[in-house]
Amino acid sequence: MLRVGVIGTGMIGQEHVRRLTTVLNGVTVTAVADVDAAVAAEVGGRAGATVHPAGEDLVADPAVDAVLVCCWGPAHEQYVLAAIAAGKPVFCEKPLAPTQEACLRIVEAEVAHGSRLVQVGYMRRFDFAHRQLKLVLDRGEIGTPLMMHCAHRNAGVPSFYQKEMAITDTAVHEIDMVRWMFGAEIAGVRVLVPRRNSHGGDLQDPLLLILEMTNGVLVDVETSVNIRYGYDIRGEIVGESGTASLGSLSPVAVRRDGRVEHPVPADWRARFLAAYDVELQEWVLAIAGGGAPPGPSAWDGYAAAVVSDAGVAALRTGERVAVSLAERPKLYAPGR
Ligand SMILES: NC(=O)C1=CN([C@@H]2O[C@H](COP(=O)(O)OP(=O)(O)OC[C@H]3O[C@@H](n4cnc5c(N)ncnc54)[C@H](O)[C@@H]3O)[C@@H](O)[C@H]2O)C=CC1
Ligand SMILES: O=C1[C@@H](O)[C@H](O)[C@@H](O)[C@H](O)[C@H]1O
Repeated sequence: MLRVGVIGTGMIGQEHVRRLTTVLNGVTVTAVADVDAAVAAEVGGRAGATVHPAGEDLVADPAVDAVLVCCWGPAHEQYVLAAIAAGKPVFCEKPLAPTQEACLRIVEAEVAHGSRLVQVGYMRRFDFAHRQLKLVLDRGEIGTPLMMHCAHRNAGVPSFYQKEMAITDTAVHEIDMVRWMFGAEIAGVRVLVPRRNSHGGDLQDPLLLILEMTNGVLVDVETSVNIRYGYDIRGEIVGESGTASLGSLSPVAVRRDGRVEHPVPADWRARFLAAYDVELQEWVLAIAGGGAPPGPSAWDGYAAAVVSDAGVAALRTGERVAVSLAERPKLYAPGR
């Protein structure tokens, strides 16, 4: 039984504690921590877990074999570094850290440790629809890929959400997804700014990102974070001899009064419910078996941060911004 400690018991922390304690096999939650002591006590109490006053105490707890970091982004680095220092596997929610410099410090710490401990929570890689889409692409069913059209739509966002977050917090999922989908890096980024959605107040929303991939594929990503009708993730790949797209994910279609209705999920919890289950079950199995984390690495977290930093610069300047990655350490060589 893998004994996991969860740092950060907000929205996704609670979701992950629920799935670790009631859905997944071979795992138990033995400890939680959050700067909000009341929420930590409530979540820890429900899970029968020890509540630590600080994340560092949780990492040091001998009853914690592996750590889940689910707090807000600026605090990810300190806990991921603490877990690496303790030699404990750590699953960190996206983004790995808010800046590429912080991500690189994590990469360097893991390289110094000498084996992989870190996985980043880019769950599209575990989503059935995204995996099927990649299968179609990899089998050559639509020929050589030329372009991909993506949309990432949220019904709404909290009041602290800034326009840069459409890149660093929202489109960062597509940034990771297309690196995985096409097995190529992103070479340059542009950001186009359309007419503003008045439902977002002063927030510049939507945005249109153009990602140029090193294999020549061009990707456009619409971020609309005040779309109101629900949570909608779209993707269509245009190949030389066909197209392939994420299908409708609604399990039930209602036909009545001359209309067909497909319910739209309210938010990411419903849309990616099964993907998070698969993501964490595969992680638990690998870690409990003494293996390497089976998902996106600290290097992937770093690469996504470099692209999202370039996106923020492109938004600020209106120019194309080139992406330049550090040299990839051997620890993250493909196939390792
Ligand atoms: N993979 C995915 O689809 C999603 C990932 N996320 C990511 O998960 C992380 C958390 O997001 P939410 O749960 O939505 O935020 P939230 O605001 O609901 O929860 C964050 C929690 O972190 C706690 N916290 C803040 N600083 C802390 C510190 N220094 N030590 C310990 N706890 C601290 C807060 O008190 C709060 O309870 C973010 O990095 C976010 O980007 C969030 C939603 C979906
Ligand atoms: O990661 C997530 C949030 O943090 C982010 O704010 C949302 O835009 C994404 O859809 C969600 O998956």
